[in-house]
Formats: sequence, structure tokens, C-alpha cells
Amino acid sequence: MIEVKNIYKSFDGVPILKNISTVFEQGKTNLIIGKSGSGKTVLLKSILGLYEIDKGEIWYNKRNLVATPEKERKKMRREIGMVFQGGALFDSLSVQANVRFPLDMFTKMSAKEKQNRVEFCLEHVNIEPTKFHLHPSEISGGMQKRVAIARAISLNPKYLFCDEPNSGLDPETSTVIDKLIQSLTKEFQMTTIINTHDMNSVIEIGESVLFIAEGEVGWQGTNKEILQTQNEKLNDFIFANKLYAQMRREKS
Ligand SMILES: Nc1ncnc2c1ncn2[C@@H]1O[C@H](COP(=O)(O)OP(=O)(O)OP(=O)(O)O)[C@@H](O)[C@H]1O
Repeated sequence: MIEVKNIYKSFDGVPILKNISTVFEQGKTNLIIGKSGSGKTVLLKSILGLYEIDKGEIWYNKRNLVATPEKERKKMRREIGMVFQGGALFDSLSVQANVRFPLDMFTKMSAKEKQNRVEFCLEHVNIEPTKFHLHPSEISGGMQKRVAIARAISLNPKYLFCDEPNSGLDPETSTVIDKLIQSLTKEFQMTTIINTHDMNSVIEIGESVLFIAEGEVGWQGTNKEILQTQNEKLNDFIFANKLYAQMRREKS
């Protein structure tokens, strides 16, 4: 579980996050949604400790990141898996070398143990062994995302952060990626936080949805509750999203 309590973050005196409190539960896909510029990325980076917040607390289970010295923070970071926007795979490394990379960097596992772990992770994202030797440029966008997820879970993280995991994917592949993240979250009982623009993701896997509006908690609830909401800002966001999805469908 990750809990944030009354966090504030500003840049050069301009407030971006204003008094955000929420809980991201273990074993659930916790989504953060909101308009472009609302503060989702700043929130995600603050929770990760990439930005120092002005005020507030960030609890990773029983540890408050804000009060944790840098050396301890490094240890905490090992418990975090990240799926970056676009996948961010290393082009020059094969699929399996990409997944092995964190193991080389952060563990003292033997070559055999690493290979077993790489195979385990790639199997869990449904990548066949015939693809292990390929390079990112030789596989589809959806498969690249799956490799990025395999790499993110390679160190067996307790916490998984995904920043727009569906960017650049068609709706069908997006659903596959969403379901995959959700099933891994359940299987490994991770606390998963996903930044997304995608209303389909909200409906499919939004077990807990946090709507950020102008740096504040605008609404929080489940994918079932969101369909009944009377919250005006949230409804505007949903409507704009539907229009966007429709325009994209008509264009393709
Ligand atoms: N490093 C920074 N320095 C100054 N201002 C920043 C910085 N990072 C973000 N901001 C500002 O914070 C606000 C929120 O940005 P943020 O990137 O969190 O939005 P977002 O909701 O993630 O948007 P998007 O969906 O487009 O990624 C914006 O006004 C942005 O300009």
C-alpha cells in the first residue's frame, strides 16, 4: 500500500499539487486520471521521490519516504518497478538483455539464475522464446510494451508504476496490456499505480480511480462509480475523452 497525506508541491512559487491525500491499495490497479497539465506526472514523480515535495507524507507501507535518508531510499527504489511512456527499451540490447539489465545492475545472481528469472518474466508477459533474441526494432509496439513490463517486474517489485502504458497503441492492444498489468498486479500482489488518459483503461481496470483537477483531488472512486458520477469536472473530462476516442476511430 502507498498512502500520500496532504502533499503540496510547487515550482518557483507556483503551486502544482495542493493538499493531495489518497491511498493506493496493494493488489489493485490504482489509476490516476486528469486533463493534460492537471499534475498527474508531478504527483507520480513526487511519490517516486524524484521531486522533493514542499509538505506532506508519502508512506510506502510503514515507511515515510519523505523522512527516509537517501541511502535507505535507494533500497526502497529496488522495490519499485517502472514502465515508462513509450516503453523506453534499450535499442541496442535484445529482448532478453533488456529484461536482464536490472538483474545485472542490482543483483549478485549467477548467470543461470538470471537466465531463469528472465525466462520467467518473459513467459509471464506471453513472449515466446523464439523472440528472446530479437531487438526492440524487430518487434511490434505492443510486444515492446510487454517486454518493458517484463523488465519492470524482473526485480520482483512490491510497487509498480506505469506512466501512460498505452500511449501509441491501438485500442485492442491497449486492452491486452491493461489486462496483463492487472493480472500481474494480482498474481504478485503489487501496489500498482497507472497514469493514464485512456477512458477504456478506466472502465476495464479502474479498481480505484483518482481524478486530479488543477492539482487537487477532484474525485475518487471505482470504475463502476465513475459511470454514475455527477461531478461536473469529471464529466467534462469523460466527455472530452469520448470525443477524442471517437475522432481517432473515425480517422483510422
Ligand atoms: N519541472 C517542472 N518545472 C516547472 N513546472 C513544471 C515542472 N513539471 C511540471 N510542471 C508544471 O506542472 C503542471 C502539471 O504538469 P504535469 O506534467 O504533472 O501534468 P500532467 O497532468 O501529467 O499532464 P499530461 O497528461 O499532459 O502529461 C504543468 O503546469 C506543468 O507545466
